[in-house]
Amino acid sequence: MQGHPTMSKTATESGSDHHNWLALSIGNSRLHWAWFKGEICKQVWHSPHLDQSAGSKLIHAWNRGELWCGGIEFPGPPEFEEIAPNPPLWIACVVPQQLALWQSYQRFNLITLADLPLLGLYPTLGIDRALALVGAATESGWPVLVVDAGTALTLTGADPEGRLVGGAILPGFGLQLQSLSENTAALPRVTFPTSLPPRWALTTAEAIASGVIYGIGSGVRDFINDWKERFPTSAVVITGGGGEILLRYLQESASEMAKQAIAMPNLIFSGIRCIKQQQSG
Ligand SMILES: Nc1ncnc2c1ncn2[C@@H]1O[C@H](COP(=O)(O)OP(=O)(O)OP(=O)(O)O)[C@@H](O)[C@H]1O
Ligand SMILES: CC(C)(CO)[C@@H](O)C(=O)NCCC(=O)O
Ligand SMILES: [K+]
Repeated sequence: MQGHPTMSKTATESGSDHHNWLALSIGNSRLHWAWFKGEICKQVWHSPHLDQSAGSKLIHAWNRGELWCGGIEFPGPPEFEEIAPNPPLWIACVVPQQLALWQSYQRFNLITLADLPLLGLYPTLGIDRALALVGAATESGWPVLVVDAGTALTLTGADPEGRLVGGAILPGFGLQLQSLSENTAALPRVTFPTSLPPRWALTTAEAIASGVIYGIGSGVRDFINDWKERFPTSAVVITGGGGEILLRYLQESASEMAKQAIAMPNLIFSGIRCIKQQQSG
């Protein structure tokens, strides 16, 4: 899949605050960034986790308000010169070891479950899942089900009152492919297919792709069916790097369900923007 498209443009130019700020979602595989001007998301990009030394150099530079990059090889967005130095940084993190680094930035705001307008949360729920719910509800209202096909694939649903109903966590596409190649002698590392493989495959690579895609796909379909029985009016929102292939599976095998599903590639940033607005008054 190509880079993630920029987020759906639901924000308006009406906000008086056109200042730069950054949203950072610290995921298990990598960092997900969004650059905002006021309510407008200008750009979304992804970068590897920073190691301790590169990270602290970068934060020092930012704290001095000097250089955006501080001489670090930082895979920022193409137009990063336009971002004012020292931007406020709003962080959602599911990797505790990565947090200390970013907490040393002066203009750092950590988003926690307590900040979210959701009921019935359990204490260890991932903030990325909770923010995705907030983002999805901002766009589609309650009730809502979010399917996030990231490193882990998660399903997270909330009822008409914005109360968490619950969800499920399973290994995502990449993790399933990786675990097969790493734990067997004969199975190769297959690159992620861009189109659906034949279900009844006659090569090893396609057999692996088939197992993973149809396996994950049919599981997700079953969860969505169950959800729709409980909450017939609910929106179903699909996000994450594996969202595109998942949607392709649904289009082929459950076209009615696919028509009702909404793809929102950068859902978490809608959630972060919503919380920032709420906290900035
Ligand atoms: N070009 C691609 N780059 C990265 N991941 C891809 C790509 N195409 C498909 N994927 C799939 O998308 C998933 C990654 O999704 P996403 O970008 O949402 O999360 P991530 O960055 O890997 O994880 P996290 O957010 O947990 O750090 C992987 O399982 C991978 O198989
Ligand atoms: C499931 C992941 C890894 C998905 O990124 C993250 O949301 C997380 O670490 N969650 C904590 C466990 C939970 O959500 O119940
Ligand atoms: K762990």
